[in-house]
Amino acid sequence: MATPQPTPLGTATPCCSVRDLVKTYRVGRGANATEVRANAGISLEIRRGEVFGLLGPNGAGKSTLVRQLTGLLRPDSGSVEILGHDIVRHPDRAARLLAYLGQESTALDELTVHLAVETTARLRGLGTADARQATADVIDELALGPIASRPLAKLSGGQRRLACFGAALVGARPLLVLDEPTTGMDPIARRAVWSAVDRRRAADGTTVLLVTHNVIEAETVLDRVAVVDEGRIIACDTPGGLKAMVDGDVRLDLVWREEAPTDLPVVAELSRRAAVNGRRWTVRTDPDDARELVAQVTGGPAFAALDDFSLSTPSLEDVYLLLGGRHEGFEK
Ligand SMILES: Nc1ncnc2c1ncn2[C@@H]1O[C@H](COP(=O)(O)OP(=O)(O)OP(=O)(O)O)[C@@H](O)[C@H]1O
Repeated sequence: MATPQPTPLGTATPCCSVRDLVKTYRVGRGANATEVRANAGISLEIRRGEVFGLLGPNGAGKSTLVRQLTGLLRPDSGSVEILGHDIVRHPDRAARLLAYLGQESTALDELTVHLAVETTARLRGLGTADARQATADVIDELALGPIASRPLAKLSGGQRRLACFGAALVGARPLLVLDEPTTGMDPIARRAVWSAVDRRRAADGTTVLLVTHNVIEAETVLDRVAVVDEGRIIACDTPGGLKAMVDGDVRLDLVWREEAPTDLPVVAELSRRAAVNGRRWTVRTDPDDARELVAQVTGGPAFAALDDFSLSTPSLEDVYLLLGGRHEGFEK
């Protein structure tokens, strides 16, 4: 199965181009049916060879977007072009242009890690000997050897995710679409994932589309990031470019032991300014004001109710909050 020949493209042609994508789910039946507009007109371009991220809270519409890019879900309207191919009209071509690691990968569950990777290689058109070699290489590269003969269903969440990532890598595709690939992984496995991505980028110019909740990961691995909220892209730039929007500010995080003592005037005043996420309160402000707030909170009776506090430079999460996004659903 050969990769389809894309139409001739200039080097400036994007790897992936999305225009005005709209997707509405219908939930329920009859008079009780409701509609959820998961993508409300999304346009973006992913350049060749870049690591492009989609960052946003739960339910923002990221997975819906990538499932349309991968040809698994048909948009209501709009276009998706990958390396010159119209994926809305020809969804069957997506499998030969991209490798997709979805959030749930149950299809391979009954197979051992070794067989899952080798079967994927065969399905992607590699001959027996090549598939065997590609499998051995990926198992070695991701240090999957000790679990290679175990069924995926019997592995821990992180081990399983790494094995599925390994399967996504075989039979190299020009675009890798990874939906939260490192969820549940320990730091060693995470590093193995990013090293493997880097190697493919350097060797083959592989383009990567990454869905993530993890702002630290987003800041370290992405070339550009689109911030998604309620089915729309509310900003798109390099992580540095986005963070420049909140330059000069610092963030103060306060974590209360239990309920915040809002009967204290200083805490009551803070509650009006803070983004509240459970016991964690976040205030973004200028450095002088932040110092003053720290002095007030730590110098009075509120201190006894504090579990932890920190002052830091802003992250992509602060950009997101500045842009009006909701607070829940980010990992740090
Ligand atoms: N199959 C479906 N049927 C109905 N509604 C759906 C379906 N899949 C997703 N949705 C809804 O569409 C919206 C976008 O969901 P989506 O899974 O794309 O978000 P997401 O940004 O990937 O979220 P998460 O970070 O939690 O994975 C949500 O409101 C969700 O409840």
